[in-house]
Amino acid sequence: MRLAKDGIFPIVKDKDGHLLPDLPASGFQFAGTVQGEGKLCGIPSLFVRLAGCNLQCHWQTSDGLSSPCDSAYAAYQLKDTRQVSVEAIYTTLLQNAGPIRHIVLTGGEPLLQVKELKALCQKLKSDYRFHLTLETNATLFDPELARYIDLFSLSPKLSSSYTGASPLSIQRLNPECIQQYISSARQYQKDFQLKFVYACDEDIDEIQQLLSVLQAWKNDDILLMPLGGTPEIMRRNMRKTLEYCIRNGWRYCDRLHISLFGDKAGV
Ligand SMILES: Nc1nc2[nH]cc(C(=O)O)c2c(=O)[nH]1
Ligand code: SF4
Ligand SMILES: [Mg+2]
Repeated sequence: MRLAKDGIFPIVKDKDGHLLPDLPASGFQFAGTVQGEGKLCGIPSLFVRLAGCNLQCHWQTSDGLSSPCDSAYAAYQLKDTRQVSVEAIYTTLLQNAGPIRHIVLTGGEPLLQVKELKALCQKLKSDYRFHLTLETNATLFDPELARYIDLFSLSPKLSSSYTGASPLSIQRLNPECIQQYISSARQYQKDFQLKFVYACDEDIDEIQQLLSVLQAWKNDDILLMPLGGTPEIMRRNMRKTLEYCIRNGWRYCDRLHISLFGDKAGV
């Protein structure tokens, strides 16, 4: 599996249980961080970050600033990625989990490596009762993978997320695919969240438009998160995000890891 430079994080041991030479980016002497976003915010977790993405997000903020994907090094400005076997990822997670039950599969877009991802999830769900969260942009769906996942964290990308000159061939916002996730969650008693990034007022109309064609969601499943790969950009967008949450009945979504650790990779 092709992993981003932060790969499996934060960890202190390798797959054989040997201590790593460097402390994790969290600065702690132990493995784990907390989920920084969404319904499980604050829950101790380990992350696996897959490399590569089928979208190339680059936002334009309401005050005219431009803001790239917060994990561009994992998505499209690929830097220091590495190939790690499913077996090695699995054993590394076991060596570092301790009391941690929550594993978050993120990227990039994890579904680009769906075959290996299914193999990893199958291992994690069979031997050891991990709770799995999948962070995805919801342009791709795989019914077999979906069976292994406990929380679908869907972050559909709105028009403001792409400022490139020519549109990519991929359908950036795919309501049919999003509905497949929601319907699968409903059918198999899984949870899901629709996590939107707020960058400008036009985003709100687009979210409402999308929600009007989706079925089987509740307001509690709709999260709005301020744009902000850095604490400064995030602070600028927080108040408007909060305002739109309260006025629409949606859930405010923090980026707790950015407040706790700053905009570092691997936390
Ligand atoms: N602590 C922590 N929480 C997160 N929630 C979503 C993350 C992501 O980058 O996908 C993330 C991350 O990178 N770190
Ligand atoms: S979909 Fe997510 S990971 Fe991919 S470029 Fe956009 S923000 Fe980055
Ligand atoms: Mg992120």
